[in-house]
Amino acid sequence: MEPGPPGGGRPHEPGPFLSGPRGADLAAPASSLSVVAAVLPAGGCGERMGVPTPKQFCPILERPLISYTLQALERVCWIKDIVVAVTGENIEAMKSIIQKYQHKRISVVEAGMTRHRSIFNGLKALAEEQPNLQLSKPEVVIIHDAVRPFVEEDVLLKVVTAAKEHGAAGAVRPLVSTVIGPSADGCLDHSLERARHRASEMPQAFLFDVIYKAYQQCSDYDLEFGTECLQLALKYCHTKAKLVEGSPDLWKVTYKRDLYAAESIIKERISQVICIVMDTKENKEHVGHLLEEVLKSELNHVKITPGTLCHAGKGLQQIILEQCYNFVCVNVMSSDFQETQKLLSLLEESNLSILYPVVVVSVHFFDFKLVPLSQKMENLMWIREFAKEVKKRNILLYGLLICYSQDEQKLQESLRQGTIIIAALIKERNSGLVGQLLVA
Ligand SMILES: Nc1ccn([C@@H]2O[C@H](COP(=O)(O)OP(=O)(O)OP(=O)(O)O)[C@@H](O)[C@H]2O)c(=O)n1
Ligand SMILES: O=P(O)(O)OC[C@@H](O)[C@@H](O)[C@@H](O)CO
Repeated sequence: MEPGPPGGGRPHEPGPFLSGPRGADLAAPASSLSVVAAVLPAGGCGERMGVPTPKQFCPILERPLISYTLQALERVCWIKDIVVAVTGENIEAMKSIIQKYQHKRISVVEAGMTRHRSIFNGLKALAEEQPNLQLSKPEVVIIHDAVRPFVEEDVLLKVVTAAKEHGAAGAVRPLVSTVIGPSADGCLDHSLERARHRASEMPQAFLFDVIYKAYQQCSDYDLEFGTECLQLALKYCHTKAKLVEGSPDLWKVTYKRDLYAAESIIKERISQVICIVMDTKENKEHVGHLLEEVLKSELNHVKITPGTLCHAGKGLQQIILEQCYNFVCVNVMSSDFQETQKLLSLLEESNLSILYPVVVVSVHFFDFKLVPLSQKMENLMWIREFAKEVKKRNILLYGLLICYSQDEQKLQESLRQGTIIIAALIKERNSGLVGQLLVA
């Protein structure tokens, strides 16, 4: 078993699970002073995904799927330790992911030949004294598939709270298809009444002693062919799990279509806030403010927040801390890219783009009656080299030229077109377009 990343330092011990910063709105019951750990089985080969890379390591926005699941669990401050079970050949890759994405509280164990065996290996790591790894036996253990990235604190708290009372608990969802039982000759033997049955999902939670005892007493057949931890608790510890209604997002990435769906969900979630950066406070009439108004009216489902680069970007640093991944930088200075360059420096100094690609749209207004388009384009060609450079830091830099016109209607049309282009760049995050100059 490997500790978390060297120098990764352990965050302050989250200690017993109380309502943490994120859990503030999920006040845990006063009696729920428990040490909670999580085991993530991640030792599969992803055969149904149909690609050489095991699906837990398949990239979403150039980041492995498992990193999103780790991030989801790390956000829950009352989970003290997270144990990931990966195959021996993937332990180094797993450690690199932990290091690169700065995951904390993660320990890695070797997976088994089946999911149950991988889970059992994770439980053993928690049960045995590992003084050098600071792993301690928890009162409650969460079991969650590493390929279910969309797990929120509320359902984790529900299953843990229910496990403390019942000994075991698991998230369930309504069945989408009816379950049928085939006869030996391949015909319908019976069907289950769909409304009276549920699909068993993850996360699940158990009193540690219950599930550990179940695995210790488990038959080889169950370890080899079983798929349901709740059933082990029932069969070997006579513990009836409490079933907790889960959200639709608890689904497991199994087929390639699930990766596409996961990427779309992630893109949608990180596109909800756009920061428009311009240093035109003293000039309310500046066309940049008109662009801000059009962005607000055309993208009314998105929060448009103003940012300014003056005062060393103090306001921007706060916005960066609040996890905004989309910046529209209106360049008003005479030298074409002064603001964009300042913004990119700020972003490069932050760790914002470690987890998600950050979009920067460098906006330039120009009046082709005053400046020939060819000359303007020539002035802006530096963006290609700059974009190549910042792409290494997971920053996607695009250029947008908006035609300025004294004619109010023409200007509004250009601004609307510019808004459509900005929305598309943010939504798609297409790395193939970085460094390009688009014209509205
Ligand atoms: N020997 C195994 C097999 C599976 N798993 C993990 O159990 C979770 C759910 O299993 P599943 O979706 O079946 O994953 P795979 O077995 O990889 O998929 P497939 O059945 O398509 O090969 C996954 O995170 C998978 O990595 C595991 O830890 N050890
Ligand atoms: O059977 P799979 O390995 O695809 O999935 C494992 C579990 O996620 C699955 O069995 C759930 O129903 C929860 O037990």
